[in-house]
Parts: sequence; C-alpha cells; structure tokens
Amino acid sequence: MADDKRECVKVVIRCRPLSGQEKIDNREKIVDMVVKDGAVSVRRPGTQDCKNFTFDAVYDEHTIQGDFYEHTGYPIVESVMDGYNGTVFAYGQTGTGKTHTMVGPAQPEELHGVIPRTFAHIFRNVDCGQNKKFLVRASYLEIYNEEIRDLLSKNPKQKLELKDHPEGGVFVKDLTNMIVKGAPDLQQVMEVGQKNRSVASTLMNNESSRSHSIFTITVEILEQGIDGQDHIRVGKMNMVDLAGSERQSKTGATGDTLKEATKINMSLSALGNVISALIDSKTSFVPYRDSKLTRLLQDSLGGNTKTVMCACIGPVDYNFDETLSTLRYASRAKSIKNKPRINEDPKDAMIREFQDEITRLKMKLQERANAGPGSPIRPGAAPGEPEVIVEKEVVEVEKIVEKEVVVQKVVQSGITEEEVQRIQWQVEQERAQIEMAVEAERQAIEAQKEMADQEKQQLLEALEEKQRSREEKAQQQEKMLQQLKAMEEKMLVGSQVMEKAMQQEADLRKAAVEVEEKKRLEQRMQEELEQQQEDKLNLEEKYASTEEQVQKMTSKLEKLWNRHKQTQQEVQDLQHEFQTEREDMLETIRDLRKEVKLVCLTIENFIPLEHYQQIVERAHYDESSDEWVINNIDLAGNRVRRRGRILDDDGDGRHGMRRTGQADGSPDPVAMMNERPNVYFAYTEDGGAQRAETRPAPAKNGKSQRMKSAGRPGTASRKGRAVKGAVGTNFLHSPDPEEAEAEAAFPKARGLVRAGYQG
Ligand SMILES: Nc1ncnc2c1ncn2[C@@H]1O[C@H](COP(=O)(O)OP(=O)(O)OP(=O)(O)O)[C@@H](O)[C@H]1O
Repeated sequence: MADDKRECVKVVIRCRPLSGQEKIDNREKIVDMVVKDGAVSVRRPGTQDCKNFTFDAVYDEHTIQGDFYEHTGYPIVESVMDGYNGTVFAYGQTGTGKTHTMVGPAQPEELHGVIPRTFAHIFRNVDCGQNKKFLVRASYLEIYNEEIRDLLSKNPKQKLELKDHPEGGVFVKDLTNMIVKGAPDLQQVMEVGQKNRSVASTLMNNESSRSHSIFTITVEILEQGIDGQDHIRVGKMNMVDLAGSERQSKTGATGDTLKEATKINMSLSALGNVISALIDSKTSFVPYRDSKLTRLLQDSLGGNTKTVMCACIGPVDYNFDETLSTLRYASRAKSIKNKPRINEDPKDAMIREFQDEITRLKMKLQERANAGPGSPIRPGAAPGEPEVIVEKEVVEVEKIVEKEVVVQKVVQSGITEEEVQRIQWQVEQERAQIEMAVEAERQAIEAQKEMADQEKQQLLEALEEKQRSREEKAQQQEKMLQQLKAMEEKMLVGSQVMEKAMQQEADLRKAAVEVEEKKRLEQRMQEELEQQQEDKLNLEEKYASTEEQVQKMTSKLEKLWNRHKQTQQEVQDLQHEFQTEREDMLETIRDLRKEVKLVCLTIENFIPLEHYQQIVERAHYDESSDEWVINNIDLAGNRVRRRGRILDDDGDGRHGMRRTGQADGSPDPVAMMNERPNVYFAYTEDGGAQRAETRPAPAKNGKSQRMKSAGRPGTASRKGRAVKGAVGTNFLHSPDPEEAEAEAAFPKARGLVRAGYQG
C-alpha cells in the first residue's frame, strides 16, 4: 500500500583514519566522535575552540566496512526490496574516503564497500522471496565535465541526453540496462564500469575520481495479491559516489584536471543550492535544473526516495576549513524531507512484458505439442498463419534481452526440468516419426516400377521438400523452447522452501533496523526538545521572590551570553567560509574568462562579424538538453570539410565535389546551393563563396595563398563591436576607431556563411 509519510534524509558522517603521510608529518588530529550519541566535534587547529554537531550516526576511523553497510546500506536495500526507491550518496572533500566507502578495494572481500555488498544482499532476498518472481537490472553512469556517460557502453565517452518523462521523472536516454541473474553478474557489471571511470592523480589523492558516478539497481517484483491478480512493485537503488570538492591550491590541479575541478565544484555548488532551497521554508523554487547532478538526484532530495547521505571527512588539521564546511553542508541536509512511497504497478514494468511473452510462448508450444507431428507441416499452410506470427514475436523478445550478460547462476527456472525434457522428447519422437514416414513413402514410390521416371522424380522432390519443411518447423519449435527457457531464467523465482534459520535471521535484522530507526527518531526529537527549551528562555516567567528572579535572570543571561558568543563565532566562521568560497569562485571565473577570451580571439580573427552575427541569430538555447543548437549544424563549417574528404576518396586524386564545378575547376556555388540548400560555405579573401574543401592549395614556400596576399593573416582585432547575443565578447574590448579602419582592410576570413549570403 502506498505510504505518504514524510521522512528526513538520514545524514551520517564517516571519518577516515590518518593516512601514512599524515602520520609521517605528525599532523594534529582535530576530529573527535562520540559514536553512540552521533556526535562529532572539530577543533580549530592550535586552539581548544570546538565546533559540535550531531547527526543520525557517526562512524570513526575504527569503523569497518561491514558495520558501516549494516547501518546504512542494509536498511535501504530492505526498503528497495519492498518497492521503494533508495539512494546512498557519499559527499566530501577529495581524498576523504568516498570511493572507499561506496566501492572499496577489490580484495580482500571484507574491504568491499556499499555497492558490492548490496549485490549479495539483493540476491539473498531474491532467494528468500517465496512465491515471487524478480527481474533485476543494473546501470552505471558518470557525469564528467557536465556530460553524462554510460560506463557500460562500448563507447563510454559518448555523451548521453537527459530527458523528462511525464510519469517516471528524469531519465537518461539510451542508457544501458543489464539484466542480471546473480551477484556475480552485478560484480561483473561494476568492474566493467569501474574500468571506464575517469580518475586522475592529484596531490590529495593518487586515484581521485574526476566525475560523479551513479550505480543503479532496479528490482521488479511480481507477486500474486490476495485478489488473485498479479501485482508488480519496482524498487530502485541508487548508489552515488560524488567527485570530491577541492581547492585548486591544495590539489595542484592544472590543465584538464583544473577544468574538471571547476566543473566538479560548480555542480557541487548547485547541489548545495538545492539543499539550501529545500530547507528554506520561504523558497518554493528549487534549482534542480542548474546541473546534471541535481537533475538526476531530484527524486533523492525532496522527492519520493529513502535517502542516506554519507559525508566523508579527514581527521587532521590542514583540512579544518573543508571539514567544517562538509559538516555544515551535512547538517543542513538533515532537514530535507522526502516522501518515500512504494512504486506499485508502474505501466512500463519490464517484468510484465516478460511474463506476457513467456505465457504466449508456452501457449504456442503447447498448441504445437497438442496438434501432434502432422501440424507443423500442414499441407498448403499459407504464409502468415500462426507459425509465422510466432516467429515475429520471438524476434521481438530477442531485442528486449539483447544486452544480457554472461549467465553465471540460475536461481530457479519457472519452466520445470521435466517439462523441458517432455517437450524435447516430443520433438525427438516427431523427428523419428517423420523419418519413418519419409522412408515408407520412398519405398512405396520405388515399388511402383511402372511409374514414369519423370513422375517418380517429381514425387521424390516433393517428398524431399516436405521433409525439409518438417525439419525447419521442428527446429523452430526447438528454438522457441530455448527462447522460453532463456526468458524464464531471467525472471528469477524465489525459493519455495526457505529455511527457518534464514527467515529468523532476516526477521532479526529487520527488528534491529527498526530499533535503530526508533533510536534515530528519538535523537531527532531530543534535538527538537532542546531547541524548544532554548526558545522558552525568551518567554516571560513568573517568579516567587525577587531573589529567585535575580537568580533565574542571571542564569538566563549567562545562557544568552554563551549563545551570543557562539553565534558570533558562527558568523565569523561563515564569513571566513564565504570568503574562501568567493575566492574559489573568482578563481573559477578567471579560468572561464581565459577560455572565453580564447574563443573570442578565434571568432574575432577568423570569422567575419556579419557571418558571426548570422550564426548568433540562428543559434537558440535548448533548455531540455542544456545546449546551444544551430539547425543543420551537420552541414556546416568543419563538418562539411570532413564530409568532403570522405567524398574525395575516389582514388583518382580529384576532389569529389569538383565534379559539379565550373570550367576553372572551382565549384559553382549556385549549383551547390541547389544541391544542398543548407550548406555553409567557407570564405576566401576575394569574397567569393567557396566550399571549404576547395580552398587553394598551399604555395610552394609552404604558406597558403591566402596567407600571402592577406598581409596580416587573421590578426585584425575588432574591438568594441557590439555583437548581438555574443556573450562575453564586449567586455573584453573598448571601441577604437582605428580598428574600424583596419577592419576595412581586413581580408575576408575563412568562416561560416550560410549559402545564399550575398556578402
Ligand atoms: N575508512 C577508511 N579506511 C581505510 N582507508 C581509507 C578509508 N577511507 C579512505 N581511505 C583511503 O584513503 C584514500 C583516499 O580515499 P578515496 O579514494 O576513497 O577518497 P575519495 O573521497 O573518493 O577521493 P576523490 O574525491 O578524490 O575521489 C585511499 O587510499 C583509501 O584507501
């Protein structure tokens, strides 16, 4: 039943142990945790000034991976198996243990992180799912430089698009979803994805994740309800390993790594803004669309998901600022409220399609089995009759399951071994009968000695044709049987006989999770109570005597004074943090400006202004894909040149395009416009529209002809031009009349001009 209760995001903190280097450097440890109270305190280095926080749980450096999973991953997977969406995500500074927590080393097994531990857990539940059928799928993606990539694809660098589904919410178009049949399949999927992830070495971490990654396991559960009808629930488990927030000065990032860091920090800021908006009662707008990460996490933050956020921190002094900032971030996230609900009978459940397909295949096989050996070779059976239709359906099924991984384990097939043997035996019997019948007919024909040779030959051919067709049908039947088996293997069936001990263990764990949950609620209530008590301080009170009044007022004053001091300190810290963030952002802006300047330099010197304006006018921003779009871009500029080269591959050394050209060998623009009306032309100094691929060949001295006659190749700057819609162009230069003159003398540069443009 759907359950519309609101619940807060569960926030836990994990502190990693001191690294080897930190021990060598004799670093000061500034993080203290009281695990049983969920309390963490961070001491300002060199002082006794501590900042205290409480969370749903805290895990110190002694916490082992197994215990961490039991308290964070386990309850979420249990909910997923009930049909809820669940998310576990790791957040924190670079090098604090996010990947260690979510993935962990491959060996030994006890160091496995949350993701691999869910595999065995999910399939243990599948094993115990009495009278249920399951379909389990997995996908693995990363967001690298604001681009979504499929880590399971043959081409993992290809950029995928985010789309909005009216009912299902945000989804990634064309993302690979592997159907898996056991924990080893999932392990294999994870390993493939891990190999494709973008990592790099920085000063803070030898293997730093340069992208955010999301591993998703979808579990579809089919079960008969008390109404006798089949019901489907779909649980989805998202496991997110975020890239680390980082300061350029500390990581020593340059070049591509710096560019990655800029994008990482920008998307993490967007995540911070979403968290702030969600807890701000005055704001109803949540800026999910500001980054791909926040769009993908939309359901996990403020949506219908049970979410655990694990904030990872380092234990030593030189990370004080980042640790404090992470704890503040996490503390804010505690107030986010989600509305988890069970996903019941969704329209697009794959298990339903599988179930229907299996039923249809079974019926067809049964029909054939009942009809006996004669049925598949009914003489005169017209094409388009049932047999042919079945063949089409089989092809459809093959399409659905084409991304299946290697089968390692079959929990239990829905079609019994006896059934398979029986049908196989029937097929064998049919074959034997067919062979006997053919042999008998052959003998009969040969016995008719007086029969004309020609007639005899015809009969023999007809007989052979019949036999071929019979064998084909028998093969089809066998193929269908294999299809049926393959599909049923994908639908995992829960064990009928669950051992009592297993059941008890599962119950015990469930009870422990419930106790834990109650403890968490109690703690939250305790916090609220303390808050209310503080608020009460401001209320008027009645006093029995003046002395009591003085006493109470003094204690109240003391408390208020302490609070005032704390708040002041908090303001100072926030100002400091704000300043550091501001500096980081300024750094980012400086980097982005540099990039913009380079783009502007290229535009100003290589693309005539009018043509640039045309491009700007034709470009529009597509909100759904978050990209600038120019129609027919595939027919423009460099792309045309590339296509031309392909056409040139005719072996005779002449350019393919020239065949439509003028007498002097240059192409006829009008002819080409007629041929491809949307083509953009390249520009030459004489102003003539020319195809990019027909530009003059380099002169003997190695310089191009254009370079020679131009005198000032591509250096004319156009300061102060107001380019309509040219973001970031004008702020770089001020108007300069001399430049206008230089501009007039400027040769018409190669660039992009739409066909038909008259200069
Ligand atoms: N709880 C822990 N116990 C033991 N070692 C840990 C723990 N947490 C982290 N480490 C070690 O610290 C190093 C950095 O960890 P990890 O790569 O997981 O950091 P990260 O937060 O994912 O960094 P980045 O954001 O740069 O990807 C690794 O060598 C890892 O093994």
